[in-house]
Amino acid sequence: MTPADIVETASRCLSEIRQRSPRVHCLTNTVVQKFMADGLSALGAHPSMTSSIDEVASFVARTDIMVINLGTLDPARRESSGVAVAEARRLGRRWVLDPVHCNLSDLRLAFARELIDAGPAVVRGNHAEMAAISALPDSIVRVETGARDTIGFGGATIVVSNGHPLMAQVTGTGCLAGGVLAAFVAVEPDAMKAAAAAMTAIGVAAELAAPFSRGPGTFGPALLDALAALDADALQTHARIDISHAQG
Ligand SMILES: Nc1ncnc2c1ncn2[C@@H]1O[C@H](COP(=O)(O)OP(=O)(O)OP(=O)(O)O)[C@@H](O)[C@H]1O
Ligand SMILES: Cc1ncsc1CCO
Ligand SMILES: [Mg+2]
Repeated sequence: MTPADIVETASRCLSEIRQRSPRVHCLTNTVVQKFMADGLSALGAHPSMTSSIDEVASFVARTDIMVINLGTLDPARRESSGVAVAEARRLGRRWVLDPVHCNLSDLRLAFARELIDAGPAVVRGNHAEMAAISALPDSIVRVETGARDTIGFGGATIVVSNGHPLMAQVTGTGCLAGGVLAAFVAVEPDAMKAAAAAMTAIGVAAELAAPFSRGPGTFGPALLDALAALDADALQTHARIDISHAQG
């Protein structure tokens, strides 16, 4: 695997998402539902957001991929997440976990660990969240975001240096990154390549968006515009990717 492979994967995933419009079910927090849904739509995917326990299994059965985001976890969402994961497992569907704020609550960290035991394809979090999670089973791709995004799986590490500091000033860019990641996993069987490609895509989109914004308030909408306009040329020109393999 080379950086050029990741750029090629990102371009291919982008056109497949636009052609196939994969359904991405987001069992997510109440803070970023709109931003996440808008970002997925801008990308070309088809989001759905219900967390109702009576319906979540039906939604999972009719979507291509699911992301579970623990941002505003409450007893109802916890129960719905369990039902959703059980259905995803029954159907052999892949899903992504975003363990938001698991570093701030023992209860949430314990629940995140329960979900990890149920086998998400990818876990994405910021530095503090991934530090609380610590090691993951070998079968799960680990994505730690920040000024640089680090994607780890099976002794290989991919570092994506794209992105813009304004991303840290808009709530929910990480949650949206988790959603974008899920859309890429929906169209690319290799979850590590999909994850690296997705982080490159949102990072390059952010770099293209920044010159069109005056600060955090205008950066959010500019990021949506840039996700919709993103193309293979921009990925090729701006991607900054490094790959390393563990020795031995
Ligand atoms: N200083 C930075 N420079 C460049 N990109 C950044 C920077 N900080 C964050 N990002 C990018 O912003 C996105 C969100 O990452 P971050 O780690 O801030 O998520 P988060 O803390 O989970 O965010 P949130 O909880 O608000 O959704 C990622 O795509 C990451 O690459
Ligand atoms: C700020 C915040 N609080 C719960 S969820 C959320 C959105 C980003 O993580
Ligand atoms: Mg987050």
